[in-house]
Amino acid sequence: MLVTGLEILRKARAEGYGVGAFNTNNMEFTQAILEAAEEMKSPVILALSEGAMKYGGRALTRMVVALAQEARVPVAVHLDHGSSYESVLKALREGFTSVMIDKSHEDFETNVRETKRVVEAAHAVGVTVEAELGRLAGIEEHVAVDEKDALLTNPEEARIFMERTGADYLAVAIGTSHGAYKGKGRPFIDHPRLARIAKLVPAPLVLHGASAVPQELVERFRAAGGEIGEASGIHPEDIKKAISLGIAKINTDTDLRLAFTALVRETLGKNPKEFDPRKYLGPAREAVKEVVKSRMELFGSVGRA
Ligand SMILES: O=C(COP(=O)(O)O)N(O)CCCOP(=O)(O)O
Ligand SMILES: [Zn+2]
Repeated sequence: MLVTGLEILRKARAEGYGVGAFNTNNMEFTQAILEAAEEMKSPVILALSEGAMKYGGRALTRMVVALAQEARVPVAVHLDHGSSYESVLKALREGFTSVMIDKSHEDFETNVRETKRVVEAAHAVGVTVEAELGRLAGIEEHVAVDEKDALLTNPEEARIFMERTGADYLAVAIGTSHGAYKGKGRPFIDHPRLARIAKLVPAPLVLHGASAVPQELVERFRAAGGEIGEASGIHPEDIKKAISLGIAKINTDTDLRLAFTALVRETLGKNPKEFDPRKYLGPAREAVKEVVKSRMELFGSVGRA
């Protein structure tokens, strides 16, 4: 059933588990994520970035909202990294139940003003809002303290920001970054900083750039002909610790992309004569579903629907 992001995340933060926000750009990813959620009896957030909206258009948004309405578990349809008020309005018009306005690259006052404007519009139509404070960027442990501070979320600023904007959940910067290269080896995650933020911000907290980039998946992608450098992601134990400290929404996109693409390459490589898309998109869909199920187990959202 289609619910707001806050309906899912408020319970998750209160009960100490995480809920996956999985990005989708097409039918196969959408089916894989929803089938996994129903099989695991887990709430789930279907996330569409502006790039996904551009790529899939109404064919994607209408399908996602309709399937979310019919789902047997709570599903929120979420705009990921909305860059403007207009972009948020577009998602609201499409029936999204959660929107992110990402003005984390602006100065504090601009971020407050723009976020507040979006909160007013979204709340007026019963939709909940994710905001972001702090810059998502992997940090090496040796990074100078003041430079780290400039990048990562400041706990006291976060408290003031949430009070002034009325946003419903907050994306924090504690050392993760988007994509497959999150830092050399095991990326440094600033859990003490997260604990300080969580003490001052009772709202659900969001972790972007949370993919694990598991080595077995990287190897499978390479073995199927994919080219990828020294990729690394967020260690499962660091995710579990972040959830215990207040993270309720965990964004995963890269792991799904790697799984899907590895299987497409693998299937086509094994069957050079194949040109029926169902024959290589089908196995790729199954691979995405397995990744989503394993992420739900890690987050603790299984059986919480
Ligand atoms: O936090 C994440 C994903 O993190 P991950 O890379 O660790 O999976 N996201 O918000 C996904 C961002 C996807 O944007 P686009 O469609 O423009 O490429
Ligand atoms: Zn993100």
